[in-house]
Amino acid sequence: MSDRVIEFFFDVGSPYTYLAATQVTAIEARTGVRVRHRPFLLGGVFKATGNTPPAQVASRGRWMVQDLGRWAAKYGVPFAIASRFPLNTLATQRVLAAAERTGGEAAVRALALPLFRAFWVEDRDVSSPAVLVEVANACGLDGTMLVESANAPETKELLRASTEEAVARGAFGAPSFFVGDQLFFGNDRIGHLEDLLASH
Ligand SMILES: N[C@@H](CCC(=O)N[C@@H](CS)C(=O)NCC(=O)O)C(=O)O
Repeated sequence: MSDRVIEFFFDVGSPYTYLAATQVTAIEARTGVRVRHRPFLLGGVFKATGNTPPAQVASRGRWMVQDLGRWAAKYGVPFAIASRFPLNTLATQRVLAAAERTGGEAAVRALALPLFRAFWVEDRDVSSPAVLVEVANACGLDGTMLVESANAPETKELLRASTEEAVARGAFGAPSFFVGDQLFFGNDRIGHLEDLLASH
């Protein structure tokens, strides 16, 4: 593995970010560059930038359902529009920030895709403490401790700081990948990211 890094700012409530999250291992295998999972709060990004969720335009929302289905089929991954979408993911993202604070990137990585799957495949309420505890425990983490730590001031501050950092670096939505100061927005820009890594 190279000593370079791909930073992956993600929020479990974003369907395009779920698609991107299913590709992390393949991206690392193709590029030889490690992906660092960085939970942030997409709602905070929208608020800070004045951006809005794309599905607020009804016709775009209907098209997105088709587009997301096509990407899922292309990747060969299960996907269904979550019945609770759009979800307030503050509790979810704070649990991920708690995992980052207490267990480092390895803990975030262990928890991220199972939480995405719980929401975008199993249609579970990933903002519920009971579901968060169960999913984290199933990953071999201490779910009760993470849900408790989610409300610690240090955890709230970590999530706020990561969100502010992403916005300061130019993020306006999710998924947001960074290679150094270069932003790649969207699951559909993973190819551009890999082109950059191949050219340097
Ligand atoms: N074309 C992008 C779309 C990604 C997207 O729409 N992400 C939403 C959250 S699910 C977002 O943050 N949108 C902000 C925007 O489109 O400005 C992709 O294929 O991933």
